[in-house]
Amino acid sequence: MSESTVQSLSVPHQIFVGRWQDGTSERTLVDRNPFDDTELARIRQASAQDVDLAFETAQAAQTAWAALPPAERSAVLNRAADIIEAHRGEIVELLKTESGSSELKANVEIDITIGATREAATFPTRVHGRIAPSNSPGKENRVYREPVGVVGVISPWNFPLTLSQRSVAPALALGNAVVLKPASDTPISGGLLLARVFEEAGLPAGVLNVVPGSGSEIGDHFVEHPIPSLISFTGSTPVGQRLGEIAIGGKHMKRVSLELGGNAPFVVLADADLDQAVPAAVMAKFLHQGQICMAANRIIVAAEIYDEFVRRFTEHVKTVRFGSTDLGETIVGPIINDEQVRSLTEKIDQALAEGARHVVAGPIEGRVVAPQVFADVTSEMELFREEIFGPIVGIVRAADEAEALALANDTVFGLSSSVFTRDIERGVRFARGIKAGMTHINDITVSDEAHVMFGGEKNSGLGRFNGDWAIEEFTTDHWISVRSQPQAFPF
Ligand SMILES: NC(=O)C1=CN([C@@H]2O[C@H](COP(=O)(O)OP(=O)(O)OC[C@H]3O[C@@H](n4cnc5c(N)ncnc54)[C@H](OP(=O)(O)O)[C@@H]3O)[C@@H](O)[C@H]2O)C=CC1
Ligand SMILES: O=C(O)c1ccc(O)c(O)c1
Repeated sequence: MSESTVQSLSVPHQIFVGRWQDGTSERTLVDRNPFDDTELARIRQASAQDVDLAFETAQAAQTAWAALPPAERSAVLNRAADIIEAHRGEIVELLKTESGSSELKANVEIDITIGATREAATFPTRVHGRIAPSNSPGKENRVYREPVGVVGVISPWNFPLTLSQRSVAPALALGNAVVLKPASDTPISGGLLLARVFEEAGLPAGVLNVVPGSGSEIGDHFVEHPIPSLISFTGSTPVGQRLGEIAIGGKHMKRVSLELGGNAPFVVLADADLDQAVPAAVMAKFLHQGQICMAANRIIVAAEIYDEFVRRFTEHVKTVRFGSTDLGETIVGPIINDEQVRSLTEKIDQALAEGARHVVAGPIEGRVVAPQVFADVTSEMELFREEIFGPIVGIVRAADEAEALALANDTVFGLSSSVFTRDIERGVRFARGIKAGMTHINDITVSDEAHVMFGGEKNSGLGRFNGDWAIEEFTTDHWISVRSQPQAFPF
């Protein structure tokens, strides 16, 4: 059996259903480095039968796991965080080779992942029921907050470790069992690595199961399965909407938590400090080559400072290093796959056809798309309306603050956003006018703190992650009334 060496962790290239074993799909997943197609692993994928076994295994393990003292569940989560920290170097290398992450992004991802794991470790003792009085004499109302049972997690390839762990860790901490399907572009960093980390951390067998497999082959079966009570999905809006239809309209209704696409406005008001706004815009756009749902997708700048901003922004973008992430100074690494590269070259062609001014036109070599900047972008252009998910950005002129807000809200998405101004209260007023889940004043659109809510409005999804919001998401209430005295019934 082949395996990846994350030092002593040695991650087998197999599915993990109570134990390491080969999947039974006809398909073998060839896991490759997106920069140069170097083969990283060959993994027999999970079949629908493997998905059944995974959910049955999780269901069988969940009751005993939930019954453990909270301190024991916390200890497993904290040991998992310790193990991730202890293997930081190897995991950075894995994120670089499997997902095209830069050194910077890989370390940011590991920091966020460890933060989410340690936050989840506090959850077992933060779950509280309620006792409510009753209007019926001799009766007491108790509300117990319980694990939902078995949680299905489906995650994407851009922050594969974080976007699996921010569902898996809370679900486990709160007494649930989990079946995780990682993205096919990142089966190890998005799933098998976590199976190995939690195995090493002492999580009882069967509580976490990982089934790498094609969304097109096992996705529907996974979502419509009778055992999971909740599907926690992070990915594109079209897939999330279809998943929601199946989860709600299928034979076995279940909760869904959907973290979907974004079209984040990065707004620069006339009184903004450009020494801050310019570098922030560059990072919010080009970190992980823009493959972040929170990435700045449109830069909206007050007319008074538009030309100055364009000049300084393009000057700064030209210093951004792109290429192989083997080089520590690289910020823009390879795009994850050929399909995404095609989507990006089409967006560049469309922007040119629609009359946008191409002020930074970097080379495209293999899957490395150098930063591209367009000026004079209008709200009718595709670059304004669609999620880009790549190192391309349009800069839009706003006549005044009112137009800037209207432009910011002119989208079907509502995930993250930023506004730059020297007047904080003006920034708060503006932020409260933005129809989004998250707005950052004088900061980048890419932000995630494990104890603060995370989530979107409109077509960016349903539900919230992190902190108390995750406790709500991964548990459910059960009202149990207790009658201690006999009563007379009217008939
Ligand atoms: N809101 C957020 O936090 C995030 C949103 N995204 C969004 O996701 C997109 C990029 O990620 P990407 O992975 O390509 O998104 P996809 O939606 O294509 O895939 C996300 C996950 O869903 C799986 N999947 C695909 N089809 C189905 C199906 N029919 N049923 C069940 N699961 C399925 C994929 O499996 P497989 O890999 O096998 O196809 C993958 O594991 C971008 O549009 C971005 O906006 C990305 C990251 C975070
Ligand atoms: O959706 C994303 O791309 C994304 C990336 C990193 C995070 O920490 C996160 O919460 C979401």
